[in-house]
Amino acid sequence: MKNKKYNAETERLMDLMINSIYTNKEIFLRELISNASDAMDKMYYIALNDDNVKFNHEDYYIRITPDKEKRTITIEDNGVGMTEDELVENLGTIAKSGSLDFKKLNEKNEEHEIIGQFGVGFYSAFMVADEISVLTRSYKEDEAHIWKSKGAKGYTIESGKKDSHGTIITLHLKENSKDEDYDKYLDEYKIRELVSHYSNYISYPIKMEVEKKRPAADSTEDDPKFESYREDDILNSSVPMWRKNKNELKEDDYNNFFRQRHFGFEDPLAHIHISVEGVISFKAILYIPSRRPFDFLNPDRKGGLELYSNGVLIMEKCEDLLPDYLNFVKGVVDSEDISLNISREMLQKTRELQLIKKNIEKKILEELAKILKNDREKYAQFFKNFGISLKSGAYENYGADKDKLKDLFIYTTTKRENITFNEYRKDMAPDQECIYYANGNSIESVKKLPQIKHFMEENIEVLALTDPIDEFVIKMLEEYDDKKFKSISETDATKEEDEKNLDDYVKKMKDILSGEVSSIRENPNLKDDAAYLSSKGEISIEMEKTLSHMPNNQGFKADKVLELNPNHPAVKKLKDMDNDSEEFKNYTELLYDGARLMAGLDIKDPIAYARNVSKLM
Ligand SMILES: Nc1ncnc2c1ncn2[C@@H]1O[C@H](COP(=O)(O)OP(=O)(O)OP(=O)(O)O)[C@@H](O)[C@H]1O
Repeated sequence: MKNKKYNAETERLMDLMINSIYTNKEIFLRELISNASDAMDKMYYIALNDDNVKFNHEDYYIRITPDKEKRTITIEDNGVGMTEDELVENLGTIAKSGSLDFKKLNEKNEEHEIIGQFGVGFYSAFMVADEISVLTRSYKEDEAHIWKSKGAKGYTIESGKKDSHGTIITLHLKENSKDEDYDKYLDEYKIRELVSHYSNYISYPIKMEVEKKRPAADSTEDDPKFESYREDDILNSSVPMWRKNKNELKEDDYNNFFRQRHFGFEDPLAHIHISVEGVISFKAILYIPSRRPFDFLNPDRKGGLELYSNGVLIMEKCEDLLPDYLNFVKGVVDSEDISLNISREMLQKTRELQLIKKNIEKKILEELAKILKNDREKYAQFFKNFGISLKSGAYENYGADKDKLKDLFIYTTTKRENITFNEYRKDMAPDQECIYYANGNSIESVKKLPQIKHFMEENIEVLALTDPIDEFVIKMLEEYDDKKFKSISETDATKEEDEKNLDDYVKKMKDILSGEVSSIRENPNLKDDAAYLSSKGEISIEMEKTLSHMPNNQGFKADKVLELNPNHPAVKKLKDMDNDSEEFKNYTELLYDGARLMAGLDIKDPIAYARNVSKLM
């Protein structure tokens, strides 16, 4: 037996490795399975150039065997195995990846992708084991070797016996402590869970012998009896859906995959299957869900896509693959071209990642445009759920993405439902100067706005903005196809009365309401109501309301204009009153408070308002 010590640096490095690189102990199984898969892939590459080596994919497998009594778990493969020199090279030297060297020497091939590259994954097993032994026989020789180590101090190598090439790695689990239960890794269900979570798409079967029950030979309907027997189960699915050809897959396959991956309970609204080869290669299956997740509006909700590299799960929720405004999209992305960090728990934010993200964004927006064009009802369902995300996309980052999103918005108008800006614009009368919009909680409340009647009579279509974010988006867009957006509640500065020409009664009202409104004017377009509040300038009344609910509310106020209907009896009466009387003051305040209420704003003194109304009655 040969005793070998790691040198001092290696010893320290190993300690760092075992205790600091990984945040999650359970990834040890992923690492050992990936090594086993690499060892079998190597056989494939070798067979390409060596006629003496035959490779038949069906003959290769990985076997996991837990032993509860001995407290060991073994991972076996029938891959290339290692010679004594290779054992020293690969397992005796940290950060030496035999797999990376191998990959450099051999050409890439679509179906066989070697995973290892850093030369550290193997040592992650020391997070759960205090002793590891590796029995291995290289395909090149008949002799087998046993490598054993208890961690940082060193390792031994001795000869062993093994009938065929391959490697059997046995982990002697650490003693349970009050912080960690290592026995769980011996549990059938835990092993199943870990394999299906991290290594489901390894292209070789991962087998485990499990206990099953079947009716016994002497079992009858009246006296059912069962006997136990042991049989191999395959724990992984082998071929990832996204590697299959689109033509082989049916709608049902995509829907089943959506449910299997726990993306949602109901069938998704749409799926997108992407396969890109080029500067960067990746495959993806993405879904637009048909429902909002229950925590959709929770600001701490983590979206993101599942990220695989060569079929091994790297991240469950990778947010860097989607722009924020698409973070409702679910699905998986698999790429061999992404730069992983050493623990495979994180990604380097590289150009490759940016390229995948851009590509995914483009594909999703194209799919949405397609649904919008071909199936308006389906799109309306999507927009009801996730329109708010697209809207925030147009608004955030100083409107950087607004142009790619503006044609995906749909609105209800005073004339029709679910129309795009483009459709509104096309149907505008040639002399209509602006695209008009109005705010309200619903289309019904928009239709009740005092100034809407005028637009209805003139047959001018008005967009109903019913989401608080809508007006912010419209302000960000400013215009669509050369036509400015304009609120029907925005006072036209040019039409505003010159201060000097104001009637005396209006001047007096301005004094009474000083600090509340910046101007008062008569507006004959108001049909049924006596008074109405509009605004001028950047901040509308709707925005004032929305901003007042924000956590960092800085007290933004709209510049308010009180519009009076000169044909309304109440205004006529006010005109005839003595401007200096108490009654005139009361009437003015009543009209103003009424206008505030109609605009959905609070009034300062509800008690005084109610008393005033009662007095009048
Ligand atoms: N089951 C195995 N069969 C044959 N060789 C193996 C096996 N497991 C490990 N090796 C060899 O040991 C080397 C080191 O393995 P280790 O898991 O530490 O790193 P890696 O897989 O190369 O890289 P990474 O850290 O990225 O996983 C591998 O590159 C490979 O050459």
